Order: sequence, then structure tokens, then C-alpha cells
Amino acid sequence: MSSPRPVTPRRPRTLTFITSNAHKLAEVRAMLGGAVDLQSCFLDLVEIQAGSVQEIARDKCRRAAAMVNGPVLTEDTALGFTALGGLPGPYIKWFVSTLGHTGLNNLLAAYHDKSADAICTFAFSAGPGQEPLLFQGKTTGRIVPARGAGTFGWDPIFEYEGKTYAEMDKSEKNLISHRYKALEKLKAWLAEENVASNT
Ligand SMILES: O=c1nc[nH]c2c1ncn2[C@H]1C[C@H](O)[C@@H](COP(=O)(O)OP(=O)(O)OP(=O)(O)O)O1
Ligand SMILES: [Mg+2]
Repeated sequence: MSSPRPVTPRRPRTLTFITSNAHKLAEVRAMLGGAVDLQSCFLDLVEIQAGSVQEIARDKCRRAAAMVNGPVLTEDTALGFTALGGLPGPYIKWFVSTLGHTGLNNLLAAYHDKSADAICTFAFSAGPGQEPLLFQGKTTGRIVPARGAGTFGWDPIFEYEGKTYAEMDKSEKNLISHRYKALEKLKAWLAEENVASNT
């Protein structure tokens, strides 16, 4: 007996974005424009330890949907160093707060390859019990000694095409960033009534 096909949720008119990060919220607001009525809720949700970013993102979104009891958007950002097999990945938050920008550079001192992938995963759930849809974007750059005035996480040490995220104007970052690419997929989905699958 085959299991029933998952029902793709209809696009919401109002979305509640649950995040504890004001920088993320500001970027998402700037990039979404009028595509959707974005409400925000400042909460630091539990994030599990798991083998994949997708699994972590889905779990967080399910928790958020249960809390809000309605349509909800969450986001997870990972920063994976190629030379370290993708670590720190989803655990970058704890690495940046513990080691700082210099410490993160030092992690790569023994390696020639300084490249890193910034990966953004948005997760949308239509409500409690509704399986989250994922929208992912990736920007590849390199880890460099801190440059620029940015105050957002690892922006000063992530260089893309000669400039760190922190050296870019917000509008410039928002045209090439991992978050921009993921949000474009979310926006495309919001613009359609029915989409079979997203990742
Ligand atoms: O574009 C970015 N540029 C620089 N730093 C960034 C960026 N995006 C996230 N970050 C930092 C924030 C946190 O230290 C870690 C991701 O962890 P992550 O759990 O996704 O973020 P969070 O806990 O701050 O907010 P949330 O409540 O939405 O989970 O990387
Ligand atoms: Mg978090």
C-alpha cells in the first residue's frame, strides 16, 4: 500500500518569521519587500544536533509551528569550511562566539584551501503537524582576516569576489548572499499557488 502524497500547503498571505537575530530579520524584510505580510517573533528556538542542515532546519520549523499554531517561517545559517569537510557548518554560531574572527581564521592556518560555503535554509510550515518545506541558497567565498565595519556574525571574515560581506553595502550583500538566493526560491514559491516540491 502506498502512502498518501503529502499535500503542498497553499501560499500564506501572512508569515510569522521566528528568529532571535535582528540582522537576519532586517535582511529578510529588505529582500521580501511587499511579497508577503511578514510578522516577526523574537524567540531563540531549540536547535538539535544532527547530521544534516535540512534535518536541523525541519526540526526547528516544526517547533515554531507548534508554538505559533499557524504558518511559520524559520531560517538556519551554516558556514562550512571546505578544508574541514564542511565544519563548523550549522554549529558556526558557537564557533564564532567562542573563537571570534581570529580564531576562525586560525582553524584554517594549516590548510591552503580557505574556501567556505555560506548556506541559508528557510523552512516554512503551514502549521502544527504540517511538514516543513525547505528553500536553500548557497554562496561560496573564502575566510580572510576581518575587514569591514559589519557587526553581523562572521560578515567581516567571509570574502566574496574581493569584498567581505562586511565591506559591502547592505543592498550589495542582499544581491549575492546565501540568504538572498534562498529567499528567491521562497518568493518564487509564494508567487505560485501550487508547487510540487522545494529544496
Ligand atoms: O549573513 C550572515 N552573515 C554573518 N553572520 C551570519 C549570517 N547569517 C547568520 N549569521 C550568524 C548568526 C549565528 O551566529 C550563526 C547562524 O546561526 P543561526 O542559528 O542560524 O542564527 P541565530 O541563532 O543567530 O538566529 P535564529 O534564532 O534565527 O536561529 O551565523
Ligand atoms: Mg539559532
